[in-house]
Amino acid sequence: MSSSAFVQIRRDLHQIPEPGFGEVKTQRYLLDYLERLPQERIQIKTWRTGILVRLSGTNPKRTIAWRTDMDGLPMNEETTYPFRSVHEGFMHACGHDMHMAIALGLLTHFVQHPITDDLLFVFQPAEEGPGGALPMMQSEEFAEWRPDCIFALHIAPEYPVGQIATKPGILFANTSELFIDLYGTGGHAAYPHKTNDMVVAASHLVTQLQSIVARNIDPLDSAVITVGKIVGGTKQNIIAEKARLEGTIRTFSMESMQRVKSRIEAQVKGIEAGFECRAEIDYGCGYCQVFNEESLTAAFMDWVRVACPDVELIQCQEAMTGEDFGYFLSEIPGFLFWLGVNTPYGLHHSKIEPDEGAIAVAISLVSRYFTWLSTQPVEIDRGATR
Ligand SMILES: CC(=O)N[C@@H](CCC[C@H](N)C(=O)O)C(=O)O
Repeated sequence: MSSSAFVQIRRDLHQIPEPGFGEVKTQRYLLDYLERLPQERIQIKTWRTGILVRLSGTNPKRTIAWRTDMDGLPMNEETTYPFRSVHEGFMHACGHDMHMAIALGLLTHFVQHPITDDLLFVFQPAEEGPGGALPMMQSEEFAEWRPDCIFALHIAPEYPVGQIATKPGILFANTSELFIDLYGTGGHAAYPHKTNDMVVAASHLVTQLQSIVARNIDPLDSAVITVGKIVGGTKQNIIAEKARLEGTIRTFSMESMQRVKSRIEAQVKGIEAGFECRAEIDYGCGYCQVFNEESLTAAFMDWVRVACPDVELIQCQEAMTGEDFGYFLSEIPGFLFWLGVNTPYGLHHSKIEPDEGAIAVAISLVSRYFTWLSTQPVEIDRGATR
């Protein structure tokens, strides 16, 4: 199949973004495609809204896995595309449509050009939350086909098409969601002394939270606290009895994650005392860091430099993004790399339009890498993951 077929697949998937564990139409679309492929060497299993596809090799010594995520984000799309999302309030703004099209392109390539090793394609739901990687990895379905190594990519708006970036070791941060509910006493806008205004309390808290990164974390370490959503109040002349902050915490070390959480808890206690209100904190879902297995990543980087003159490899710095692919890497050697898609809008932006030329780049690069990897001796050190 030509790469334009996978561009069309990406566009089809772009139109039907769905929330984590709600990827019902996406799963159906993928299964329909998979069922149309020659079936001789394919086995397919579903797990919740995810899919596992095993392709048997010609003389397997190991199983090499490729993972894609599947879910969209709850946001309104503002691209110029004629194939915009038809699911109002949802958008593929993190490239998972591109990731899935690339995974199908790879799978199709290996159906047509078998290699010696077995391949496992992991279509994983709920990367944006609540996290599909950990429960999928712990499932019986995955255990039965557990791979020896696992790889993934993520689109990178800031790099041109033809460039990829990665590094051995830590690539993405530890994450924790953050939800804080504030409960006070509402009332008439003209009688503030008879109320505990949760809009004012929430505003103080959002501002105070910023001091944690500035004043409680070693400046040579890194941490992020982002409050991405505030909900509070019902009308402009009613003092709000409730407010809710929704955010996320990012750190490179688990010690810093604990430190940030304990400072948040102290500040929230202060808000309770200062505003005579009650607060509840919920940390939602948390992901472990993406730690690229060092020797496999270094060998991949050397291989790209020597064998792929068409691809420009950058050794990048770690980023504060999160990815539940980190759970796979905590047990199975592998790595993730950034794929350049050249767009001025960042991930999670309502106007992001990744350059679809990157789909062919990724299929070509990863298919050559897996073909080469399957010719290499099996010397994957399971103890080398963190
Ligand atoms: C690649 C990417 O953008 N991943 C998300 C993961 C979100 C995890 C969780 N829902 C959270 O917000 O903490 C990211 O925001 O980095």
